Amino acid sequence: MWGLLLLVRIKLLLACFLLVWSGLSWGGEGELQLRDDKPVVVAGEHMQWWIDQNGMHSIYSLLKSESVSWADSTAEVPNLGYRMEPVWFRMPLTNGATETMWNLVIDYPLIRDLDIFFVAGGEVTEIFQLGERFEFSARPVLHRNFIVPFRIETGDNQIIYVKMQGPYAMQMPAKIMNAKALLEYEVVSVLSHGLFFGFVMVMGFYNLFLYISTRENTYLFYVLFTFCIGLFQFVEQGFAYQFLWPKEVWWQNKATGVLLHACLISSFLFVNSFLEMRKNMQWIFKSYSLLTALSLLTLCSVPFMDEFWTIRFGVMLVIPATVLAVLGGWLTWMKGRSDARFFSIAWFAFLVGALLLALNKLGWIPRNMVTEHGAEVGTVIELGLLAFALAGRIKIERLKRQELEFHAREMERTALLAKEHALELEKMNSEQLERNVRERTRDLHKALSELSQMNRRLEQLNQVDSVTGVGNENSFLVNLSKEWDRSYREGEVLSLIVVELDCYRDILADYGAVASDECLKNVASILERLISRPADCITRYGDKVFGVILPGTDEKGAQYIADKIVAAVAAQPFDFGVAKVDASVSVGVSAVMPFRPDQYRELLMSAESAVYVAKNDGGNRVKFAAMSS
Ligand SMILES: Nc1nc2c(ncn2[C@@H]2O[C@H](COP(=O)(O)OP(=O)(O)OP(=O)(O)O)[C@@H](O)[C@H]2O)c(=O)[nH]1
Repeated sequence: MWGLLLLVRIKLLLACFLLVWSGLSWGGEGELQLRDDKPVVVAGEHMQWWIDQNGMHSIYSLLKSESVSWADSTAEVPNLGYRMEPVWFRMPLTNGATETMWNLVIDYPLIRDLDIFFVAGGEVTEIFQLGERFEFSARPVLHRNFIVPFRIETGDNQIIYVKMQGPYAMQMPAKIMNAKALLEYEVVSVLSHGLFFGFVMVMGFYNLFLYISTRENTYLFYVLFTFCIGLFQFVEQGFAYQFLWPKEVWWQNKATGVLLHACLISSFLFVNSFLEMRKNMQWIFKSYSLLTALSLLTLCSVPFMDEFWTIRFGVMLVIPATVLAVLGGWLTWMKGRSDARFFSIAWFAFLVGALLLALNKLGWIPRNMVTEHGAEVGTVIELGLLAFALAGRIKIERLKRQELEFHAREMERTALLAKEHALELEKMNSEQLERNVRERTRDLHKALSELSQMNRRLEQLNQVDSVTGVGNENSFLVNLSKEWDRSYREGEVLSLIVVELDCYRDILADYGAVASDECLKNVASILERLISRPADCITRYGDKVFGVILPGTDEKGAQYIADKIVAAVAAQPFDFGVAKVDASVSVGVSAVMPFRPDQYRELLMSAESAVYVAKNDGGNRVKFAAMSS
């Protein structure tokens, strides 16, 4: 398949070359005859040329010289390639027409030094000094090509001498035509050029907008390349000097070389970006980079180097660079990238056009329509096909991106599911944890409440006498201190009754601890029965001693109660089954209006001293001890 395609290409190439060489067989036809029926005469067929090796001759020395050996032109356009020496052309002409105003048209805008001499009867009759060494406005006709109108009477003879020098190829595409023919020729020429530059502009701007919307660098490089090559052709065809910089003589002489190298550098950027050469084809990348570096170097030396060399280097570099682009495209295509097909064909078309132009300018093949405008046709085909290739590439990129996006979405979905799963697990764990914490907290609260209940019970136990159930010694002292301070603050009277069981030792000795305890319980219950105010406090604070705190009760009241206690105990013998014992108590009473805080012990000592007296007096009685304040 590929072999067949290659064969087709080779055949196409051969066909092109046959077409190119078909214009070779122009023989010298001697003197040029102007005729009414032939408004356009191609002058090349009637020309002779001579190279002034030393550059010493002027038109006058040339006319006198016998030694100059003129060579007949063998082509429609005499083509001597690149040379630095001046080249002279001459053509004898006879006017056999009635028309006397004719135009010498040199269809080649790039001539730096162009001197035209009209000679009649061995005398110079008219001189025109033209070329890019002068501003555009210096031309006799303001046209991109060199046009010189001249008068020749019917039947007259003249010889036109043309001296040409400069950095460009030495070619003389001269024609002689009358005004009508010139107008017709111009219409066709401008239309074809307009179509070409219109196409280049459309491709350039269209792809520039595509770049702005896609931000794809390859588009940018394509646009750069398109504008470089468009501008290069604009200069080549003489439009740039006419419309863009008609006064810039220096720049006009440099522009061809500069733009040639700019085309090469921008083509490198575009080809590298499109084929990703650096990644895929190292050796092509390196070779292309070398050519580009040489081009850059030449470009940098433009201000110091003669245009002749800048252009020659450019022509020599463009051909291998284009071959590399074709090769790179073809290899990429072979590797399976379908968009590289248009790319390699496009560059091949350009290569053919550029080769024809380069060989034409080097003087290796004749200059004719095909070799002169092949590059423009190649450029049109190339730019069109490259736009196709770019579209294909963008399509492939878009498909790749869509595929990647799909994968990314899939991965995102999987990640989302995994995250949801993890969140569920986390939720389950936290719920379990919360449950555990709640359970533990409940257990803790339960334990704490049990603990506080136990503490309360312990406290109670600590305050209660285990035998009688009334308050114990702790509770007695705490309450006495508390009531003392409260009575002191409120200015109330406080009474204390101390009750001692008289026969406690005897009962313990005779009947044992159980009996003595029962006896104490009996006294306690009598006390509880007789003393009933809420603020009263009954305690057992010694083995056989009870203390009764009576807040807000005066001496009389306390005495009254004490008497009732003594009487009640005496009136109720203690019966514990096997025996009946008459029990009695000694009671000491003391009452006071507390005069300073923290002195409750004095009240206690006072009451106890009264008990002591009551006991010494035989017991079963009440004694009062007044407390000194
Ligand atoms: N602190 C206290 N004092 C009492 C109690 N019973 C009698 N008294 C004192 O003894 C005084 C004479 O008592 P009662 O004859 O029974 O007269 P009372 O005013 O009815 O006494 P209460 O029954 O306590 O209201 C009272 O004014 C009190 O000072 C008692 O239970 N506690």
